[in-house]
Amino acid sequence: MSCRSPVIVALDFEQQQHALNLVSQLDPSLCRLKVGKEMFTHFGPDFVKALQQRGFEVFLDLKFHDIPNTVAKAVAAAAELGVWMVNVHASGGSRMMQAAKEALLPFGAQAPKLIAVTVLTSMEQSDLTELGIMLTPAQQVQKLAALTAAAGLDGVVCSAQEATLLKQQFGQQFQLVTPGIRPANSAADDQRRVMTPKAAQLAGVDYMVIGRPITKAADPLGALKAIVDELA
Ligand SMILES: O=c1ccn([C@@H]2O[C@H](COP(=O)(O)O)[C@@H](O)[C@H]2O)c(=O)[nH]1
Repeated sequence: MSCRSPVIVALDFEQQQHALNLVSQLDPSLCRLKVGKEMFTHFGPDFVKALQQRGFEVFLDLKFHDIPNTVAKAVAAAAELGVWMVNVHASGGSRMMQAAKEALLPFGAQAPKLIAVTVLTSMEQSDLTELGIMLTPAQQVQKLAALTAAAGLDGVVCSAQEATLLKQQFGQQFQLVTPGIRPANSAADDQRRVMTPKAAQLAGVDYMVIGRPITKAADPLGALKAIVDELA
């Protein structure tokens, strides 16, 4: 049975056992799990399989950004691994995103959702200016989301602050996956474009990626349940 919760818990641990200790406290009906660059580089596909064997759907957050052929092959490898969602960087361009989408066609209904990262939630105006991008974060997100939608991907990674705008522009079917979610009174850490879970839900977000507010909590299951209950 597919998970109905919008919460995706980000597993960012140096030690596999620490991650698995946390996962053993969680419930696949309450959340999905995200494996990113740190844990995949340390522990590889076997770690993803270990999570799947425990009943969790996995978002493989490797943010592929390379030439079209390489990204297409990497996305197909993720599909073979049976992940629920995989992502690329929208700034890799339309041809790269189209190649990624085409690589998933042979997987039919079993293909993972394919989404594209727009502007990292850790970035603010000054970070874009430094890169020579003279648009606001919301404008740059909109621009990259338009390329993503035209390439036929399922949606984007953005901040919840852009959700209302993107749903208006690209419709309800275009999926919004938002890190930078912080319950009230949580530390923002290195995130810059943040929003609370409830505000994100009201803005139309489909999936909320939440790491440290859950994984570093004294009671991770309690922290997850409090968020899920607030969203019910
Ligand atoms: O724009 C982005 C894209 C990905 N992330 C990832 O999400 C989690 C967030 O973790 P927190 O502990 O809740 O900050 C992390 O794995 C990032 O790599 C992101 O934050 N922003």
